[in-house]
Amino acid sequence: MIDVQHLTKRYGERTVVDDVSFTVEEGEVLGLLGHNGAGKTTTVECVAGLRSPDAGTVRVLGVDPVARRDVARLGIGVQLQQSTLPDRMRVEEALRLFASFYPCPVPVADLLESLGLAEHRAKPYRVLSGGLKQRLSFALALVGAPRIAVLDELTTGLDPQARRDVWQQVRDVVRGRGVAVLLVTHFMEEAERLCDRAAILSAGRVVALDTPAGLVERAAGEQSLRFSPSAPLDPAVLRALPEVTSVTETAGTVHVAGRGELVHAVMSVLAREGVVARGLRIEQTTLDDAYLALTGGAQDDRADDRHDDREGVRS
Ligand SMILES: Nc1ncnc2c1ncn2[C@@H]1O[C@H](COP(=O)(O)OP(=O)(O)OP(=O)(O)O)[C@@H](O)[C@H]1O
Repeated sequence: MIDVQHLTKRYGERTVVDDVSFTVEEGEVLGLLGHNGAGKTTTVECVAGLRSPDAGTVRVLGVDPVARRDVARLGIGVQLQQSTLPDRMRVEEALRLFASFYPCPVPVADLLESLGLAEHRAKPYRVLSGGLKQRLSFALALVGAPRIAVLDELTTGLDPQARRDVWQQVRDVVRGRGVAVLLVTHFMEEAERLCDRAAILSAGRVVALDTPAGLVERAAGEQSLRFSPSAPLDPAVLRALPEVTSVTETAGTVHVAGRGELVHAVMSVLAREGVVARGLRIEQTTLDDAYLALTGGAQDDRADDRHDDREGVRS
């Protein structure tokens, strides 16, 4: 459904998307993760046909979305970060207007119902809460019954419950209609719960692309244990284990980091030494840790130097 190969995009001298490749299949949700300024929005704008690549190729539904605006416009539902509507336009009115642009739109009444907008149908845009605006912009992205949905920070600004509701709606759309979703997110939990695979972008490059579990595993390697030994313990006996990479002790708590069968190895030594591990905690690597490890914790937007010379980007 989406095939991006060696995509490169420059603004002036600066390369902000650098040799990026990925694909998204029917019924798949691919996440794009990365720090501010990593190049996520520029990438999805190229996929949506709103920007032309400087190098590489983008194919959606088998065609170049810039050259074939007609295919891209009908086949891709786009929800961009900064979309807005006229203040006085009402929810249902906006949906009916957008539906009129497409040959086979989703029935507006169904969308209002399934996205929980029915009771807000008569409200003008200006009085909608942030959550309702997000839901409406998601509905507008779907009204044309697209085969691909490009969603840029769909749940930013939503409270935890509203975020979960929107996740469920994305799942329903993916399951129900086999839509391919390209999702930009800053939320690791969102990536973990919603994405089949996620690409981590750093300074315009894909530094990892895998399932959320695969990303964790790849960065992980390291696990750690914390406990208070019931009797004095010589850290050297733990350091001698091949699984252990470091042993530190703070205020009576021992922290052991390492790889492989770390828990088993440490527990065997403790048993041999006759020491009980009180208050034992085993810390698993999370997607957050993986993200920081894979991006080196760096910030991409070193300077706040975004010039607003966007090429007529529409939402
Ligand atoms: N029209 C533009 N002209 C010049 N530079 C731009 C333009 N649009 C974006 N940039 C710069 O390109 C880099 C990548 O921006 P982009 O919006 O793609 O990143 P992002 O990963 O989506 O960031 P965020 O998470 O903050 O939305 C940033 O440094 C940004 O300042």
